[in-house]
Amino acid sequence: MSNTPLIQIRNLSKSYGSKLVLKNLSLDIYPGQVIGYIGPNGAGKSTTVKILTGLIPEFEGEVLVNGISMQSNPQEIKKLIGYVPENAELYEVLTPMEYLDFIGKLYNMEDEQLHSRASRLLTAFGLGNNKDDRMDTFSKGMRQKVLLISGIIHNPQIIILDEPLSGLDANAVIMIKELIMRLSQEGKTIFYCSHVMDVVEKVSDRILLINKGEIIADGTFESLKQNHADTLERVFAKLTGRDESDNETDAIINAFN
Ligand SMILES: Nc1ncnc2c1ncn2[C@@H]1O[C@H](COP(=O)(O)OP(=O)(O)OP(=O)(O)O)[C@@H](O)[C@H]1O
Repeated sequence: MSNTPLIQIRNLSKSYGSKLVLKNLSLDIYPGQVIGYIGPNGAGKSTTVKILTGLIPEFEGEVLVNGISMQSNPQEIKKLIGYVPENAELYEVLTPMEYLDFIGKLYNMEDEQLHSRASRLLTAFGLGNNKDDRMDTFSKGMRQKVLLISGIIHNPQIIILDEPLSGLDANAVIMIKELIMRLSQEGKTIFYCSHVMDVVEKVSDRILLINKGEIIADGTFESLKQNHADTLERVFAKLTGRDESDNETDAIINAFN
């Protein structure tokens, strides 16, 4: 692993109106790392990701990707990144081939390479027989697979996945886990946001836990286990303040009485 960080985040803060949602974050991410980015609802994960992908241009602090400043040259950075958002709109009247053609052209891919790669990826994801069907007939998981393909089609150096397993069946989840590990072996840097703790535990070589806009844990799963609790779920609960004695479910059931 190289000693030069691929992504450098320095004193990053972000507010929406008067609400401060990222508080002075500083992070170095190295080439080939698989980062599992976890945290409670509303902690600031998607906001971080949207800043890293150039979707939120206004923030305080500095973000450098491959030495390029996000403030001054977001277009150059976007070429290096593949992003699979949490809630993306697919153009459902299109077929997967048409959609991937559209996405690949945004990345200036050449026709021949684009078509052959789109076709091979669709087949690898089990959608070979559906590649010319309109996506409005697709199940949630099939759409999610097309989205995943659209995030890697240009062979980016950095892959950012925001809850990529949503809607996928158990076989597809295994496939994505393996894919993340293979992509990392190929030298890709992966930034993976998820609430699915057992998957994060398995695929990440570094876990970042964000709570209320601050990174409160940063390390391998082994080191988090040693310092806090035996499963990532328990580490999460312990560090984000959910007490085992919390009785939310009682309160929910009592609300009916
Ligand atoms: N466009 C916006 N305008 C105002 N507030 C926002 C906006 N987007 C996010 N927020 C607020 O910023 C905070 C962080 O949101 P963010 O979406 O980054 O959280 P998250 O960690 O991704 O949560 P989840 O796990 O629920 O997806 C939340 O309090 C949210 O209400």
